Amino acid sequence: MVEKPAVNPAAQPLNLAEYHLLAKAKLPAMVYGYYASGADDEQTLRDNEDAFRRLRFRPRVLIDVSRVDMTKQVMGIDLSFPLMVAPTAMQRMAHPEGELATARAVARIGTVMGLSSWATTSLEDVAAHVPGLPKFFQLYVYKDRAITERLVRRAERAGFRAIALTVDTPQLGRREADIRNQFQLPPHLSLANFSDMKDFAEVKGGAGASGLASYVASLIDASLNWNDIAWLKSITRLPILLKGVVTAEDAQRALQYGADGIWVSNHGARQLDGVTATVDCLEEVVQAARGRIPVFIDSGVRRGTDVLKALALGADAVLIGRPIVWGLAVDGEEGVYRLLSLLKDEFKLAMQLCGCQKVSDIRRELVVRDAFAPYDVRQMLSVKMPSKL
Ligand SMILES: Cc1cc2nc3c(=O)[nH]c(=O)nc-3n(C[C@H](O)[C@H](O)[C@H](O)COP(=O)(O)O)c2cc1C
Ligand SMILES: CC(C)CC(=O)C(=O)O
Repeated sequence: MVEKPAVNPAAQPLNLAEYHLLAKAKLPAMVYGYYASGADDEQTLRDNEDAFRRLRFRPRVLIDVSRVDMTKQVMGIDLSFPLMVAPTAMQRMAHPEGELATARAVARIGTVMGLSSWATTSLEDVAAHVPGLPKFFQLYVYKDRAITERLVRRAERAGFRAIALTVDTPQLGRREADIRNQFQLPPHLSLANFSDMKDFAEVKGGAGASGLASYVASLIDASLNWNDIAWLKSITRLPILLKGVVTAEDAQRALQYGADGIWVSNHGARQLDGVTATVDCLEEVVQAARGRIPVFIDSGVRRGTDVLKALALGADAVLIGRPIVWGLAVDGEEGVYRLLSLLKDEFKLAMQLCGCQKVSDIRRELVVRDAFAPYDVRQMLSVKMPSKL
């Protein structure tokens, strides 16, 4: 493998990997460890990115790509390109303006921001400071359902466009960096959606444990199950997206229980280590969803070419998590904006080089899994091809 050249801190980063390196150099070890790490041996963390690399393009040529339309509509929302921002908790640890800086950058680029239940800026403040921003509210279901219901109603009142119910976190994955660092939320910060409830707003570490793991174990409802979708639908008119579905079986259930969208995610490899890379299970979910509801994907998207690959496999849009906190750490709003612009430019170039004039030109036959390419191609095109390619 070719080593990446050392980053010159005076120059603008050229790609997301360079943002990551610069952010690592700036952030305190406890904060970096929390943002960067995956669960256990981080097998899935590596696999999420590797799985994108294993896919190869079959570009088409001699197509006029002097003009390219990257826009995409999802759930009635216009995106300037098919990439949205996944919720990442506690963004003020990366930059003093935290979620507000992200929100401004996301509004400028023209896409959707996911806001975590565990944001360090309240959902009302994000809505008030960046009024035009389309946003999804990520929901963790608390054992205390009255508290959960209040959050959902507040999000609806504040103009959020969907509830993204996280379904892969009955307990927190075992993140060794957080245990080693006895992670706690720095005392000048709080989980701002709970500012009137001290026990819910603080994350305290210590005694050789991650404060996050104990917070989840004591307050988050591990009994959450399919019947709760009906409960959630009874308290809000907002569309419900299920964040963390990775199998066809659960995609079928999502349809059956009335979910409005499926978000293929392994939580950026922070929950179950050893779970399939998301781009490897995307197609089975897409097939099970049968075009009835949108399918989104996150975990491991780092290049414009990754966005193209995910769309070719049937995703309606992709999301990124960690890169946003790297952008924030490097340069606040500007960092996030520039990082999103890089991805947008990369995506445009990838479309041009693949002969796609518009997003609907991105079709299944654009990608192959390299090891099985001849077989895949025959199947996809349903034509007879010589057995030796
Ligand atoms: C630092 C960090 C905080 C996160 N916080 C949340 C959260 O509060 N709620 C949630 O559903 N997912 C959370 N996620 C998962 C992301 O929404 C997303 O699924 C994941 O980061 C995508 O993978 P990527 O980081 O490889 O892009 C978090 C991820 C990271 C890295
Ligand atoms: C549950 C919280 C620790 C936030 C979260 O989802 C994450 O860190 O991955």
